Amino acid sequence: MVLVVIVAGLGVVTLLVILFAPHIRKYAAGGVCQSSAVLDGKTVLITGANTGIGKETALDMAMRGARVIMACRDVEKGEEAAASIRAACSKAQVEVRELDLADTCSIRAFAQQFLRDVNQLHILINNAGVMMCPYTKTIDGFEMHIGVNHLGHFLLTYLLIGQLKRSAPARIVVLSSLAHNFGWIRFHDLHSQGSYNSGLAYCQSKLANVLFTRELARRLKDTNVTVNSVHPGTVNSDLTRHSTLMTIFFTVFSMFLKTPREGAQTSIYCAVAEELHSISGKHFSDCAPAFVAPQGRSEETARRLWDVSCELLGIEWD
Ligand SMILES: NC(=O)c1ccc[n+]([C@@H]2O[C@H](COP(=O)([O-])OP(=O)(O)OC[C@H]3O[C@@H](n4cnc5c(N)ncnc54)[C@H](O)[C@@H]3O)[C@@H](O)[C@H]2O)c1
Repeated sequence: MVLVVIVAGLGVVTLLVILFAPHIRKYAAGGVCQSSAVLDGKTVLITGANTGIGKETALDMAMRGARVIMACRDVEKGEEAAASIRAACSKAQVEVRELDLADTCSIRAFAQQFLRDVNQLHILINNAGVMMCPYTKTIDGFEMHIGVNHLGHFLLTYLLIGQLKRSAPARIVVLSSLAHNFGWIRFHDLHSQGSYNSGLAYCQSKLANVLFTRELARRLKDTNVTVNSVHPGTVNSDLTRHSTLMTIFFTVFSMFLKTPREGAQTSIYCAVAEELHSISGKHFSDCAPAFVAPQGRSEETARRLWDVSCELLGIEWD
């Protein structure tokens, strides 16, 4: 009897999903960037642009006429992605450069070369990220999530901020996540040496992205360089590669998830939408302002995180 009820229940659920599939897909897809902004003569730098949301963002920027620099850890994979972008858009000006955000020497070398070869930078998209990896450290001894997702991008932005100011109006887009709601900054154990939970480490790094965005926006006031953070939605990408459970979840519920192209829409919106030209320090999702958890609105935490980040990276950034 119980078995019959379970089978009948599953049958009804399957039927409902099939019936409502188009509506579910439409809802999952979320907002679309409506801007027709042209980026001829503009330079865009995207980290982690060889896959997922970053690759789709790179394609969109290239189609708008921008010179797109794809900063990738794996140059070979980056070149494959660049080739597929060129195949989709014959006028695409895309180039791949090596950048490992888990290594401050690589970040410094990348920035040095970039500043030598590229005169202007109009849009910086801090897109790269890792999620739920086993406990590992970056070359410099930072826990991987906080090291790559926050500190790596913090240093990169610091090294390129002069170029962005000289190229203004310019924009910075920081890929955060809804997951920031579940994070808190563990100043007493930022690198999870005492205890480690990969989910919480990810959430902490995404909260750090939101706090960095707010504090940077405050410091960039009147420079004509704006910065906003983004939750791209729940996107069917390779981000879950370190977690079998999450990979299974994402596979089973793929119909309810965004494609990478749909997931790229809010990054694109924050990078080009005309109505955002003076908006800074905000958080967006589905191409609209989004909720920020109280811990993401704390000016005190943002300033403290800024100081701690500078100290860890050995830089002075006023
Ligand atoms: N997929 C989602 O559901 C989701 C949800 C919320 C936020 N995000 C955020 O969106 C961003 C893009 O994620 P995605 O879904 O496209 O995932 P993805 O795994 O497809 O892309 C991540 C990119 O980051 C790069 N990367 C990782 N470590 C790096 C390092 N040390 N140096 C340089 N590059 C490195 C990867 O090579 C890859 O190109 C991430 O910051 C992620 O946290 C994704």
